Amino acid sequence: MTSKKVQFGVMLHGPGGHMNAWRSADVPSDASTNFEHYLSVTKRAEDAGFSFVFVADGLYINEKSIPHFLSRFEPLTILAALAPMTSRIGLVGTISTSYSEPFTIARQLASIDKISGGRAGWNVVTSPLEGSADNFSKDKHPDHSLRYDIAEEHIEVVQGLWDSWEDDAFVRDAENNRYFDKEKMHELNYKGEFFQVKGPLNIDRSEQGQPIIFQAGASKKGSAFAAKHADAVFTNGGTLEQAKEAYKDMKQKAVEAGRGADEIKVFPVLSPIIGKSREEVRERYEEIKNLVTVEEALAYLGRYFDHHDFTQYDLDAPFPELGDVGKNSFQSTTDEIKRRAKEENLTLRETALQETTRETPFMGTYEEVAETIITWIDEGAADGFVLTPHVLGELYNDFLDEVIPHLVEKGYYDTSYASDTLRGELGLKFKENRYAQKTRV
Ligand SMILES: Cc1cc2nc3c(=O)[nH]c(=O)nc-3n(C[C@H](O)[C@H](O)[C@H](O)COP(=O)(O)O)c2cc1C
Repeated sequence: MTSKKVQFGVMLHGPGGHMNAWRSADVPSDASTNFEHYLSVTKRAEDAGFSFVFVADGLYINEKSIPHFLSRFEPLTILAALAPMTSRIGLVGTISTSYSEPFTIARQLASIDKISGGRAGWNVVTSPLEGSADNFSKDKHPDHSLRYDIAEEHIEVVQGLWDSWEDDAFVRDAENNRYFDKEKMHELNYKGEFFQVKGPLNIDRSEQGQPIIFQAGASKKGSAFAAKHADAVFTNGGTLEQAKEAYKDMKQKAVEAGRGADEIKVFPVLSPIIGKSREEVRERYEEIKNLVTVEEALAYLGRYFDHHDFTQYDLDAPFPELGDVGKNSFQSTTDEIKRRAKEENLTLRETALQETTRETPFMGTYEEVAETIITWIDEGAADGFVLTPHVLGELYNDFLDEVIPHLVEKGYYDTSYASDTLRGELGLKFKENRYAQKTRV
């Protein structure tokens, strides 16, 4: 078990989580394709004992996309590049089950897992944007529910392939000319509605058995999927009360799915706005907020609703009635935006601007934010956080230099690593090979 009471990952998001982070003076404006920047953010996280870096992704862009999404690294490629440059930190990448072949994904992730000595993770997403279909020679983007049905089979195949070889299958006995033990090689022979895959996979397992599974969907189907398959979930967080509710719900669903509550870790997003004093915090918040124009904020909001055109509405009228718009895209996120706008009586302008730079509970002096983190851990709202600074420059450095030491002092954080593998670091068990387990029974 890891000795950290709170675990951190950092979102490797080019210049940062804010849509216009690239305009900030403290990051290179080409950060999303700047390897030195990725490496420096990762190295700092590793020095601080962070459990993992997390690379998000999307498969469709247009002129209204977030600027730094227009040219960014493919997740597994950047993780493969970071693997030999690091030695302890986990490497988690986003890959879509709607637009990939399980055999290819199983192979790529297993390769990163072996190159890194058991530090790989997969953030399983189903791709919210309809335009993705046009980039993958498909007539139609599968709808929200169908996407999760496909994901269900996809992950079964990938995890099945990952067990193709028992851990001691490769004997490589040169003297007797025996490379492997045939009894320990397993074909999958999967025949589903969407995938038919024979196997075996042409790479064996790593020090952690299998890469860990992350998931970020929060709709009914999304959270049921996570409860069944995920080792860790990435959530939107919200208020302390909302996070506690989501945490309890996820653990309960995991138990209902026949797993232990501890087998699934919950990581809300944490976008800190911090400073020495409350005045500095306010100033920094205003600075970040002013990185966008209202037109840009409308485009940002629109992306969640599959690039819905919000310029057609009156900016200062109440947030428009949208019916089902958004349901087939980022469903849980758009449901939440609609709910909040209604509940707080927000105009379209207010909603759009808030979305780009939301005020969160993690806004305050260094000490205040460290105390908020402690409260979230103590009250059962999180097992850890995916740190997603609006800008991966000063704000990030200040978090590491000022907030982390406070957590260490309070006994909530340890900058050393508990294990060489990502599973071990997260307090998760080695993933036994399904066939080896059967042999032992
Ligand atoms: C915190 C968070 C991070 C996400 N990151 C990604 C991402 O990097 N790429 C992606 O395609 N979808 C991402 N998603 C979208 C989800 O994977 C999912 O497709 C979407 O939310 C719709 O599913 P849902 O309605 O079940 O939530 C993210 C969602 C959340 C809540």
